[in-house]
Amino acid sequence: MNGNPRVVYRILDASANRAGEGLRTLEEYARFARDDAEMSAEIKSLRHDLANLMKRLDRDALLAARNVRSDVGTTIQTKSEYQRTDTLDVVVAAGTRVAQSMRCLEEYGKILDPEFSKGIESLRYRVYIVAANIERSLLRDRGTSTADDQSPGDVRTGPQRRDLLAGAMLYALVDVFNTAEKLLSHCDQLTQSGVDIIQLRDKNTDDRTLYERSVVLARRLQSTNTLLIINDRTDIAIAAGADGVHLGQSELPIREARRMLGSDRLIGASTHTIEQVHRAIGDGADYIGCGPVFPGATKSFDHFPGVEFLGQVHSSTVETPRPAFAIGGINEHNIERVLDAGFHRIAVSGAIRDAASPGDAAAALKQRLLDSRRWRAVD
Ligand SMILES: Cc1ncc(COP(=O)(O)OP(=O)(O)O)c(N)n1
Ligand SMILES: Cc1nc(C(=O)O)sc1CCOP(=O)(O)O
Ligand SMILES: [Mg+2]
Repeated sequence: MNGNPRVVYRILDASANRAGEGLRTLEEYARFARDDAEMSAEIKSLRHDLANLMKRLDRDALLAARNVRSDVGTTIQTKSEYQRTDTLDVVVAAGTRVAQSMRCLEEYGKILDPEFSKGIESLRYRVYIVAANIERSLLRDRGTSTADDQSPGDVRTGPQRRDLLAGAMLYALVDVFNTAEKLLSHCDQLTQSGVDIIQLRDKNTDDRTLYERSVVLARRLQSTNTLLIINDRTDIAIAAGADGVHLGQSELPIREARRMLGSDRLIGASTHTIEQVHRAIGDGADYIGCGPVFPGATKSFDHFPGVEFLGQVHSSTVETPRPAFAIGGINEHNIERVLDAGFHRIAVSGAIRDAASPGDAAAALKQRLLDSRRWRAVD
């Protein structure tokens, strides 16, 4: 490690203290102002998980680096710092402080211990969800929240969705299943196996069923780091509080969908030619699907752009990088050809759906992607 390790330890020590204090502030509110046992327990768990992660670092080095006397921050004061009109202000300030401190821990932690940093990243997403839930409950109490007329799954903010998208590698397309329980059980397996994005895609169901499944799945995924995308239907994505919509070349134009969705939700676009890639990015797609790569059981095609198309996309989007997911017949037997083309994100349906154990199949694909990313030093 280059540079002065003492500085890194000092920053990590201060950030950890700030995060812990902010979490305690949130916990006191959840416990004493809301009597909310579940929320209190989650925040307490966050504090303990943070403390456990900090044990990965050299405690002595952290303490030796602490130097409050010469901390210029103790004398820099802003007017608003000492102004809090009510508990909402206190909670919002605490939530912001915790999220910012987590980000510092995550970024500077990469210098000392990447695994520490990954652990902090997971905590950070949990903080976003807890802080949003607390703030929304307060706004509801004040009667100023639009939360009641907001979609049931509206918990994540635009930046949080884009954060999750940026790190997404494994994207699973699922159908609505015969019952909501079966869908949720299947998706629980996928989220626990590391699936980063779930797309609800079903060409054989009615709007009402697609909406109802979308609502329950949006709620279930709120407490995970998995995004929910609805295939084709911008209206249902909004109504159900999903994280976004996926649009093919024959669906609503991206710009029109953006007008309806706003900038806080994600739009994915299917692409089969390099021209479509550039147009989708130009139209503001947040990510693209690129395929079909290989023949598969889910959807039939007359033409397969194949891995050559992936190579074209990889080399032509260096200047305008957008998360790009290879799709079409991808499985454990041909994924290496996708990785060799420069892709490290895949979208699959059959490889997980038709597996004896969908969870195991998803976990194996995710591990291949992670291993490849490590070996190929993808940024
Ligand atoms: C991630 C992802 N990529 C491509 C597609 C295909 O979308 P589309 O071309 O609209 O075809 P249908 O899925 O609607 O049959 C996708 N759904 N997801
Ligand atoms: C829905 C879809 N769209 C594709 C495209 O290339 O746009 S390929 C595809 C099928 C994806 O399922 P499987 O992983 O089972 O092949
Ligand atoms: Mg479509």
